[in-house]
Formats: sequence, structure tokens, C-alpha cells
Amino acid sequence: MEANVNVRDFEAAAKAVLDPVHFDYFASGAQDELTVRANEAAFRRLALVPRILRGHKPPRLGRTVLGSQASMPIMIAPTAFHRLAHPDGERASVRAAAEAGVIMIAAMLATVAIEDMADEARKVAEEPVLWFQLYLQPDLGFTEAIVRRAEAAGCTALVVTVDSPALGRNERGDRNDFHDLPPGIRCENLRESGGSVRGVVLSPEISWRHLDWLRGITRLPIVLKGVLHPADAELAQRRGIDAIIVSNHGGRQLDGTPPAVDRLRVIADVVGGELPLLVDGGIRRGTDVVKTLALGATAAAIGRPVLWGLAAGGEDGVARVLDLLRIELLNALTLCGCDSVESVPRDLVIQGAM
Ligand SMILES: Cc1cc2nc3c(=O)[nH]c(=O)nc-3n(C[C@H](O)[C@H](O)[C@H](O)COP(=O)(O)O)c2cc1C
Ligand SMILES: CCCCCCC(=O)C(=O)O
Repeated sequence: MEANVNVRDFEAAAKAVLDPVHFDYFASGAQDELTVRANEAAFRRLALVPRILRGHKPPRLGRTVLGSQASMPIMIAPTAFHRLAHPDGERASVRAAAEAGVIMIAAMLATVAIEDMADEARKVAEEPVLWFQLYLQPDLGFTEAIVRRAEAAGCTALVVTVDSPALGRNERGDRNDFHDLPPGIRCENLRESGGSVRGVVLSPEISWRHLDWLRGITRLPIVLKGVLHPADAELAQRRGIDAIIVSNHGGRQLDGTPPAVDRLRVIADVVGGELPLLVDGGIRRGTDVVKTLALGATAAAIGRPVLWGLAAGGEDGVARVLDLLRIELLNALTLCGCDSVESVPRDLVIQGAM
């Protein structure tokens, strides 16, 4: 793992070992993949303007997010099907996250059951923080059952993905004819008592009414994932939502959406200070994380980098990815003249292509 010195090295290492069809599933986005590329490119158009001679101690990286203590403001975004990347799948990723004190959002479409993920995390940390991502299902009885499982497993927040009224058009997947999981790999949270696995439904009929219903059946904080419009952020706040993830689903849903990081400030201007703002999409460097903090994020989440680490080295690979980002973040904050993740000033970041 030591030969890989940044996230890009891990992407190359993952590509070298993965079945090309599975690599394409992880790497790809919707249609022309404009948004996939834009997410990363957006960080190159943001420049950091450091302050000097601040005379501070090494920066503190810890941050509290929705009442949970995290060792750094980097979280693991929910991604489906980890067992396509490595036989240990989500068991490996959750162990690495828990060991690192990093909040992990478990995907509803995980290939390890949420109960098993929670057990695995508790083997390496006393109080691991696990959140659960949910696609609200039109079958509310099933949705409630899965929420109860997440609660019973000890998840401390529900992350409702709201950018998926339909599945994005993935042309790499179509070319590869990749429409099913290989034998032996299943979405374990969708397994019914008889052993069969139900399909997930992505429905345009899901609405704020369903969020109100969810608010009524659980005391867990509710996080909306996939917000890009400030008006939706405002609605979310009025509806009693607890946090927002500014996200375009890593460019996998509607191609042509703006880079998530470019929507942060406009949303922060409306609800920042009231609602914790998280962001994901294209974050590959510690400096990217610093930019999101300056633009109003409480924390930033990574999707594909975790999959690259997992594919390249299982638990050790994910651990190394998290460690590299931690080292980069510490270095970047120090060079910027910041003594903590809380004290990153707005004027640290300006538009400036490089
Ligand atoms: C392979 C893959 C699977 C994903 N699965 C889910 C999912 O099941 N639920 C969800 O809300 N988001 C899912 N996402 C989106 C991520 O949560 C996140 O928004 C995105 O990966 C962030 O961009 P990044 O990969 O550039 O870091 C997935 C992303 C990828 C790459
Ligand atoms: C039929 C639902 C497939 C959803 C796949 C998981 C996901 O969100 C992704 O981006 O991939």
C-alpha cells in the first residue's frame, strides 16, 4: 500500500486489479460524464490564499457532525456493492472507517447487511459512527422495516438520497451489459425473510410528503443527500431536516448538473449556520477538503476514493486512503495558516484557474 502516495495512485492500482466491467461501474457516470469530470475540474478553478505568520499549534482536525465526534471532516459517502471491489466488501471499509474515527454512511444497497457492518465496526472501535443511506421506497411498510433495522444496528442518522427519482443513464454499463450482480453477491439489506432479495424502486412519486412521514416514524436525524438548489435547501430546513449533503451523486444521475462544490456557497448563504452542510463529488485531495470548508461545509465526503482503496488493498487500502487524506488535510491547513477545521475563513478561497 505504501507505494500509493495519493488517491490517484489508488485509482490506477484499482484499475489494474479490477474486472474492467466493475471498474467501469465504479468510475462511470451518466451519459457523457460531463458532471463526473466537472466535479474534479471545479476544484482546479478554486485557489487558496493562505495567511502567514499566524503562530499557531498544529491544526486540530476533529469535528462534531450531527452530535457525532469525527476525527476529521472527511466522511465516507454511501456507495453500493463493495463486494464487487473486494471479497470482504463493506466489512473491510467499515473496519477501516471505524479504526480511523471516520463517519461512514452505509449504503442501503450494501453487499453486507447493516447489522454485520455495525458488528464489524464495533470490533475495532468503541463508538464507531455509522449512518444509514436510504432510498425511500413506495412500499412504506418495507421502508419502515429497513429504518428499524438501521436503528437497531446503532446507526445514528438516516441519509435519504433525493436525487434519484429515476436511475441515471449509464452508457458504460449498457455497453458492458452490466445489469446484475454476480452470483453470490447480493444486496443484503434487501433480503426478505424467505431469503429472496427484493429489487429497489426509484420512483418519481417520492415527495416531501414521504419525508414528513419519515420524520414522524423515527427520532434519528434526517440528512437529505443530493441537494443542489438553494430553494430546496430552504424547504428542507422548514421541513425539519437536520442536515444536507450538497451532491450530484458523483455525476451518476443527471448529467449536466453543476459541480457540487460550486453550489456550496449559494446554499450556505441561505441555510448555512442553521443546517450543517456536507458535500461530495470529486474530492481527491486534502486541499479540496479545505476549499469545501472555506465555502461553508461542515465536512466533505468521498465516494470513489474508498472504492479504489478497497479494490487495491481491502481494509488496508481503505485505511491508507483515509490516512493519506488526513496527512494532506493537516498539511494544507498548516500551510494555509489555520489552527483548526473550525477556523477556516471564507476568504481563504477565491476563483482562480490553475
Ligand atoms: C460506484 C458508486 C455507487 C454509488 N452508490 C450510491 C448509493 O447506493 N447511494 C447513494 O446515495 N449514492 C451512491 N453513490 C454516490 C456517492 O454517495 C457520492 O455521492 C459520490 O460518489 C461522490 O463523488 P466521488 O465518487 O467523486 O467522491 C455511488 C457512487 C459510486 C461511484
Ligand atoms: C436500481 C438501483 C441501482 C442504484 C445503484 C446505486 C447507485 O446509487 C449508483 O450510483 O450506482
